[in-house]
Parts: sequence; C-alpha cells; structure tokens
Amino acid sequence: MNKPLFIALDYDDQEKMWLFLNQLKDKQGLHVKLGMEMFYQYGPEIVRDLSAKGYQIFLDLKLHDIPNTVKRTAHQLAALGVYCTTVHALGGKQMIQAAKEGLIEGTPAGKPVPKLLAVTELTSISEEVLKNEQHCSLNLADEVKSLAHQAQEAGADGIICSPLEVKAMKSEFNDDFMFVTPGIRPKSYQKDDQARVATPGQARENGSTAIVVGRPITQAADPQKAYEEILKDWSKNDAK
Ligand SMILES: O=c1ccn([C@@H]2O[C@H](COP(=O)(O)O)[C@@H](O)[C@H]2O)c(=O)[nH]1
Repeated sequence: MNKPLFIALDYDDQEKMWLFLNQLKDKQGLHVKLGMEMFYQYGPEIVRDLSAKGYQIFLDLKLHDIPNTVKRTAHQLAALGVYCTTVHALGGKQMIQAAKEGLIEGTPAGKPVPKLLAVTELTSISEEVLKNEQHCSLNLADEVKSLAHQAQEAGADGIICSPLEVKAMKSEFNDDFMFVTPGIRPKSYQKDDQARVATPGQARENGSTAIVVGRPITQAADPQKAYEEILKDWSKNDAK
C-alpha cells in the first residue's frame, strides 16, 4: 500500500458526507477517517456502509477508560473490519495492552486485526498548554517521544502525533511502527484549532507513515482539486 492519506470525514450529517465522497474521483480503496461526530450519531452502520463501498477506514474514537472497559469496547470495534483505530496513550500501558487484546480477540477468524494507534499529545496542544494547563515537566517533543515508547512497549502498532515530532524519534523505533500525523496544513491555509502543523511535503520529509487531512479538503471550494494537490505534495518521489 502507498503511504495513506486519510480524509477526515468530520460531518454532522451523513448526507453531506456522501455528497462529498460522491464528488471525488477514484473512490475505490480511498482512505477515510471516521471520528466521534459521525460514529456517535450513526453508529456501526455507517462504518459498515463505508466498508461495503470499498473505503479503507480509520475509526478514530480515541478510547480512554479503565483497561477492562477499553478491552471490551475494542473487542466490539474489531468486528467492524476497520483498518485502524485509536486509544489515548495517556490511558497508560495497561490500558493500551487491554485494547490490543480486545482487538485480537474480537477480530473474526481469517481477518486482519485492526492496527492500534495511540494518540500522544493532540495536535491542538501547544508547548504553552502542555506546560501551563497539563503541568507536564517535559517539553512537547520529549513528552511525545516518551508516550510513543510507552505505546510501543504496550503493543500499539503506531502513534498519532504531529509531523513536527516524527523526525527526531523515528530512528528509535522499528521500521513498521507507524507515525500517523494529523495537523496537516497546505502552505497559506489557516491553522484553525491546530497548534502543531506542517505541510504534506514536510510530513513526507520528516518520515510520517500516513497523514490525516480534514478541512483543507472537505471545506475546499473544489475538494477534488484540493485532494489532488495535497496528495501530490504528500507522495512526491514515490515509486510509480
Ligand atoms: O492529535 C490529533 C488527533 C486526531 N486529530 C483528528 O484529525 C482530523 C484533523 O482535521 P483537520 O480538519 O485537518 O484539522 C480531525 O478529525 C481530528 O479529530 C487531530 O487533528 N489531532
């Protein structure tokens, strides 16, 4: 698989989501991210509908609870056949391990186990917020790295972080450990509520495994054009 670009389908209504998807070319195998907003409204059915149409799904529910609850929830999610899903790394190693066990136990025989990604520090968190509101004694880069190691030790397949942190820590992890990075903003696009951003090209150069892009595509006047431009910057130099 080429390095994926997940389009974040952050809509309040599935009609809008389908309208958006139907105007894109080359829909087969497209990578999409479904988050809490859609899942809490439409439930597992929306995942099955997208899956039946051939979309590769990143189900981003950011589980964060006691290990038993997370394990049982992950067990349920595994049956949906998504490509990957998320927990918060701050839930601790025992919780991440429990999520992994739930995914393995809940995956139907012969199907791939969904990849488990641990969210380190949300890309909306700045150095100031980390220090003054989360009262963290580490700087952002070190905190993300520490959470990444913790996640790997607990059995996660990868992490969510900003593209800005990837370069400095990538060499400390196995080649197949995934660095999935939201906080993607094309040059001259506004940051919105994101604090730690980079362009698709910078994410590629820094070593991101996959990128997640929402508003710069979904809110664009011409979503197909925006998608193609972002994809071009992200996949430059990829073997054809
Ligand atoms: O640290 C994180 C974790 C998840 N996200 C999600 O990615 C998309 C980004 O959307 P944009 O519109 O491109 O900002 C969104 O669904 C977030 O929930 C993140 O941004 N940061």
